[in-house]
Amino acid sequence: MDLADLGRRGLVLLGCGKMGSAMLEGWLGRGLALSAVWVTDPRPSDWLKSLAARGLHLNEALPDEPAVVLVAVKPQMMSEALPGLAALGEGRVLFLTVAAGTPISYYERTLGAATPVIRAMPNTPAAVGRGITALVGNAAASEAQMALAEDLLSAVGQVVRLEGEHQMDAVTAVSGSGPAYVFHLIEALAAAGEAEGLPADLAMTLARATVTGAGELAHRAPESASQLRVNVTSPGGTTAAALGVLMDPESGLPPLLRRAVKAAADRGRELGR
Ligand SMILES: NC(=O)C1=CN([C@@H]2O[C@H](COP(=O)(O)OP(=O)(O)OC[C@H]3O[C@@H](n4cnc5c(N)ncnc54)[C@H](OP(=O)(O)O)[C@@H]3O)[C@@H](O)[C@H]2O)C=CC1
Ligand SMILES: O=C(O)[C@@H]1CCC=N1
Repeated sequence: MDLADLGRRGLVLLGCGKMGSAMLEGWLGRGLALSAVWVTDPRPSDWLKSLAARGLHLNEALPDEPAVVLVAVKPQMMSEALPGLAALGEGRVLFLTVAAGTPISYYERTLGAATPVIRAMPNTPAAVGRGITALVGNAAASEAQMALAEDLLSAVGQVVRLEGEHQMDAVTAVSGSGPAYVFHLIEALAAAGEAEGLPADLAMTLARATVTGAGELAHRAPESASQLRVNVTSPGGTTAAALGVLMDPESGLPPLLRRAVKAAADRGRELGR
């Protein structure tokens, strides 16, 4: 990541809760100076307060022309939080927003149509450099600004560019919300282990290590996810018995996830109205 421009002009975070903090943690880990970061958040966490004691600007007046404003408030708070930054619109300041649902047109209306806006959908594994972020920019966002956003976000994981904003609600439902589905898988697997007679702490240790280990294998191995599944499945064995339940086209995981992902995408569309 080229931190020079950010270091000179500053990075502003509007809202720094779970997602803003996950990204900030990743950037600080990659060498971004605390003195280059301005955070505006009405109830900052103890972590942010401890960073402020070491040089981060917390709820202070903002620089005149920061390189990037990262908008990480909830969509429901947007109309309260964003208008206060209208003075930074229509200029050289890039607005990078991670809010689910809120369309680019909303930022253009609030900040001015000539404001460079990039809408991004990251996820919380950004905190450990293993996020994935999808991006789409408006007409005012230059290729250099798209590249800057890509640089910034690739410091905390993979980055993909979207064909258009119409893909964003589906992306949100798959990778933005997706880590929660995986964490719930850990909970559900541990609960199932308990139901089979294991002590709770052992069941949780097994479930957590299994999901993270399988995730790491899927990350590193050249094989497809299907092949990795086949590699676990001895013919006529235990895995095949479980997959008979999980892969049932009527009652298994595919129709369940289809419903879950649709519910998330529908909610994204609703938040955008
Ligand atoms: N969490 C995730 O995994 C992901 C979240 N997102 C998006 O990121 C955004 C933030 O989500 P998340 O981090 O989960 O939510 P959080 O509630 O944890 O963070 C939002 C932060 O903004 C603060 N805030 C509220 N009002 C204002 C204001 N007027 N000015 C500045 N800050 C304000 C909140 O303070 P307070 O708590 O006191 O209200 C809070 O600290 C959302 O738009 C969400 O769609 C995108 C991808 C993944
Ligand atoms: O739950 C949400 O609305 C946000 C967007 C994606 C993940 N968290």
